[in-house]
Amino acid sequence: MPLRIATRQSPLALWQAEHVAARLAMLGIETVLVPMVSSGDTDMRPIDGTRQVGLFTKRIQQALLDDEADVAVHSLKDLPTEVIESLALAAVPERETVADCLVSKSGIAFADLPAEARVGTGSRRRAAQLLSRRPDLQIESIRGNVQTRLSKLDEGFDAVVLADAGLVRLEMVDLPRYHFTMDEMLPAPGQGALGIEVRADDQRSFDAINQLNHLPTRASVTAERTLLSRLHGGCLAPIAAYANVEGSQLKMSAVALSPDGKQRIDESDEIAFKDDVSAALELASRITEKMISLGAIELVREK
Ligand SMILES: NCc1[nH]cc(CCC(=O)O)c1CC(=O)O
Repeated sequence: MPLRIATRQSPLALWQAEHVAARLAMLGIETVLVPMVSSGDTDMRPIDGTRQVGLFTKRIQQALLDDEADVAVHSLKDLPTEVIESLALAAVPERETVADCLVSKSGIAFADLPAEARVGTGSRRRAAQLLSRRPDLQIESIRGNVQTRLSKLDEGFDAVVLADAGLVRLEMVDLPRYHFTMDEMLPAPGQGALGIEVRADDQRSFDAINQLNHLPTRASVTAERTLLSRLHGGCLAPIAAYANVEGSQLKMSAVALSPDGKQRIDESDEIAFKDDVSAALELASRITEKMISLGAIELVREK
């Protein structure tokens, strides 16, 4: 019996599911894709506090719970941090590209955007960070898949902000784009990584998928997601974090912002890393406690 991989039908989701299928094929594991329709793909209202987290991930999780499929492939940043007892995160494969990009007709750098430039993003996390560094910018909410968001460049926008990972996966690397530095824009927790779930009682699928797990990436995203959940963030809050393993150290930088970007709390720290996730939990706790003592929970809750 081939492993059944549930996937949404957006080009990005299909790429990710096919990528996992190809990696499993190299390990001699047969798969079949099971396409699903998700409300996140058809709902074009702006993402704001009135919409639920987990929009993109619930439908394929349900497919696992209903035994319509064995494996769910998510963009990890879309996967809520709340644990579902009957599912297990069997693998986080190696993360290749994590930054956000400023996409424009000319590839202009963030620092060179003209005064009051119009920049499109649907994300409060990105909007708050843009405004924090450049209060003059006109941030306008945009929604839809990558292609839809790029079409805004023909409608008077100077630039739009997108995850580099999505552009690379969709082979849109010829687009003029500027990679934000981590000081200009920290990514969403889990950005650029995949998260692959199986049913918690399905040992066969777990063992197959777990071969794709990459420990340094797993530790990094565990630190990022632990911080997000302790700050009661949810995937829509203006909280950003980036962790990575450099040599023997696990390092993380994080920021919490007021939605208007006028206030921000930045913290970074590092810890010795020995191929497990306990260091990640410790690092996340340290940074989170500092940020909470500085008022981060109240800050991100502001409307
Ligand atoms: N929220 C939508 C979404 N979910 C995952 C990606 C890109 C891939 C990734 O960041 O892992 C995107 C598009 C974007 O943010 O530009």
